Amino acid sequence: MGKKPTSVIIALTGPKHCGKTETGKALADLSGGTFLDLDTVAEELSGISPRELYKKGRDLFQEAETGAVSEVLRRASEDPGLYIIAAGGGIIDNRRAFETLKQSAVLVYLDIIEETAWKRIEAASSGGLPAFLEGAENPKQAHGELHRRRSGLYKNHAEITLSAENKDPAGISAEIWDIIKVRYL
Ligand SMILES: Nc1ncnc2c1ncn2[C@@H]1O[C@H](COP(=O)(O)OP(=O)(O)O)[C@@H](O)[C@H]1O
Ligand SMILES: O=C(O)C1=C[C@@H](OP(=O)(O)O)[C@@H](O)[C@H](O)C1
Ligand SMILES: [Mg+2]
Repeated sequence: MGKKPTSVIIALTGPKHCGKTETGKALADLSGGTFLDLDTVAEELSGISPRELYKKGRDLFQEAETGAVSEVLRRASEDPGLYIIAAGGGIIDNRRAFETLKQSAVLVYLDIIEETAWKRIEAASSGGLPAFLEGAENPKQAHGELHRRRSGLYKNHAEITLSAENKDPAGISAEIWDIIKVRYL
């Protein structure tokens, strides 16, 4: 009897706006893998957008995020193949979700400097600041502290670290794919 095939799960991690979602889509196009964004899956499961969920309370958001990780792993187990997962920038602060993801996925950390992330947040700020910065006395400073702390943790946990600075998502995904092909497939 042959061994049951198992999925290869690649999870893109890093702080908000390092490009996890865009790079994940590009990597799925390049590799033929299935793309799943944890924020999208959390919204599918809860019926509420991550932003609205976060506004109702961080605990509620994290519960939905943990549910999304379980759901993604369930799908990957039922239908073996290559999966590209984009995590949310705050998953490192959701211990249960992060540990569960780490047990099953190859963690890739996309590294950008805080100034780049902040510029992207400002560029998108017509819809308001991200929920986790709303109410901060100095949002730029609060963002910088969060970005630096989370970046250090993501880097420590990742199997692959890549600079995502001054590169487009297609270029970053090509670099990731070159490593994945050799090491994990
Ligand atoms: N490599 C990149 N270069 C320039 N802009 C990018 C890049 N990746 C993402 N962006 C832009 O940054 C913003 C956040 O991207 P997104 O992929 O949603 O990041 P994340 O999922 O990490 O929060 C979007 O406006 C997106 O178009
Ligand atoms: O940094 C964070 O705390 C969050 C980042 C968001 O995802 P992206 O990093 O994909 O924007 C989303 O999960 C939620 O708003 C919380
Ligand atoms: Mg995203």
